[in-house]
Amino acid sequence: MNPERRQQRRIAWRLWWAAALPALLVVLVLGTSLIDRYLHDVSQAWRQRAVATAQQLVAAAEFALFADNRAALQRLASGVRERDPQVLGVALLGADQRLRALAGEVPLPERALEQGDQVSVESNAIRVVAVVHPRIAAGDDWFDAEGAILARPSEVAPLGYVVVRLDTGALQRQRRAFWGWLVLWGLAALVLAGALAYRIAASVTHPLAHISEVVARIGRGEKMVRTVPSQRRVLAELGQGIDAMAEAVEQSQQRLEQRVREATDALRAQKEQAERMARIDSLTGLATRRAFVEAAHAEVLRAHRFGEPLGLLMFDLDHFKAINDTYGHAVGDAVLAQFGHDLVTTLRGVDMIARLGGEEFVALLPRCGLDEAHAAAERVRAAVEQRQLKHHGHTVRYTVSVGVATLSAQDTDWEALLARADQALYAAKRQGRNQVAVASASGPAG
Ligand SMILES: Nc1nc2c(ncn2[C@@H]2O[C@H](COP(=O)(O)OP(=O)(O)OP(=O)(O)O)[C@@H](O)[C@H]2O)c(=O)[nH]1
Repeated sequence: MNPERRQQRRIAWRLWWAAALPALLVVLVLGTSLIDRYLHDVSQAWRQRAVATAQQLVAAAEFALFADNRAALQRLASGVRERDPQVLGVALLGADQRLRALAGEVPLPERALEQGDQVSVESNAIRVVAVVHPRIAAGDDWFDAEGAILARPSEVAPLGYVVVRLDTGALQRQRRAFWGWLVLWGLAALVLAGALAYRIAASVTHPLAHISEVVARIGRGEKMVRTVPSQRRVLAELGQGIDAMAEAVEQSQQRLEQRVREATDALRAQKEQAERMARIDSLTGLATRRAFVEAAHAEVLRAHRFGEPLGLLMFDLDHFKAINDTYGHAVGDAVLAQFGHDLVTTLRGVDMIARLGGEEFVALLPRCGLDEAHAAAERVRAAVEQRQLKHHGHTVRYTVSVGVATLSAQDTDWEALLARADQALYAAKRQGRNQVAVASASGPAG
C-alpha cells in the first residue's frame, strides 16, 4: 500500500472512531440505566407478588394452625403450589416453629423467627417468611366490655409461620434477554454509526487523497497537473490553494528557465565572439596568427601530398615606429588597416592572408610557384609604395619589405617555410627596405 493510501486509511479510521465511539457510549449508558431501572421495577413486582402469596396463605392458614389441623395445612400448602407453578415450595410452621406441612422445596429459617415478615432474595428465588397472628380465632379476647382494644394481633403470640419460596428464574431469563437486546442494539448502533462515519470520513479522505496525488505528481515534475473541482469537494479551498501554489511555482520556474536560457545564449554569444576574436584580427579584419597556423599546417600537408607548389609572402612595414612616433598611434593603426585592405585587394581570394602581430603580415599562396609568388609580392610592394593615406589632415606614405619563400621538399612543416620567408624578409630589410627578397630552398637569396 502506498504512503498516501495508508495515510488516507489512518484518517478514515480516526474519523470513524470519532463518530462511532460516542454512539457506542450513548447506547451503553442509556441501555444500562434503562435496563437497570426496568429490572429493578420487575424484581420489586416479584417481591410484592411473593409477599402477597404469603399473606394470602397467612389468612387461609390461621384456623388450621389454631386447630393444629395438619391435613388441612397440607392441603393448603399443596393447593398453593398447584395453583401457581412459580411457587417452588410452601412450608407451614407452628408457633413452636416446627414444621406442620410442606409442599415442594423450602429451606427453613435457621434462626428463631421474628415477629415481622422477612423477605430474603436468593440467586434464583425469593423466600418470604410471614407470621400468622390470631385475628379472628381469638378476636373476642382483644376487646373489653366497652369495646376498647385490649391487644392488637401483632402484639399477641403468633399462631405459626408461613414460608413461601417463589421461583425468580423467569426474572433472570428476562434480565439475560435484556442484556442480549442491549448488545444487539449496541452492535446495530455501531454498524450504523460506522456506516455514517465511513460516509463522513470518505467525504474528507477522498478529496484529501485526490489533492495528495496532485501534490505528489507536481513533486515528480508534472507541471500542468491541477486539482479537479468535482473531486476536491469539501476541501475546495485547500485544492485551490495548491493550484495557485503550483501555478506560482510553474511561473517562477518558467522565469528561471527563461533567465537560464538568456544567460546561456549570452555565454554562447560571448564564446563565439571570443572565438571569432581569436581567429580574426579586430583592427584589420584579417586572420590571426592562430587561424593562420591552422590553415598553414593543412596547406603544407596538402601541397606535399599532391606535389603542388605553395608560396609564402612575409610583409613588414618599413620604419613603422617612425610613423607611430610622427603621427601618433591612431595613424599607425589606420596604416595597418589600410595595408591589410591592400593585401586583400591585391592578392587572390584563395590566398590566406593573416596579421601575425604588430606590423608583420603573412600571405599563403596555394598552388603558387616561386615566379608567381614573387610577382604577387612585387604587386603588393608597388601598390603600397603608391598608397597615400589621408588621416585627420595628414597624408602618410609608407613602404613595405617582402620576403618570399616556396615550399621545398625539406620543409617538413609550415614553420620551416615561414622561417625561410622571414630570413628573406630580413634580407630585404638589409638591402634597403621597400624590396622583395626571395629565399632559396636552403636559405634566403639576395
Ligand atoms: N599603431 C600601431 N603600432 C604598432 C602596432 N603593433 C606594433 N606597433 C608598433 O610597430 C613598431 C615596430 O617597430 P620596429 O619593430 O622597430 O620596426 P620598424 O620601425 O618598422 O622598423 P623596420 O621594421 O626595421 O623598418 C613599434 O613601434 C610598435 O609599437 C599596432 O597594432 N598599432
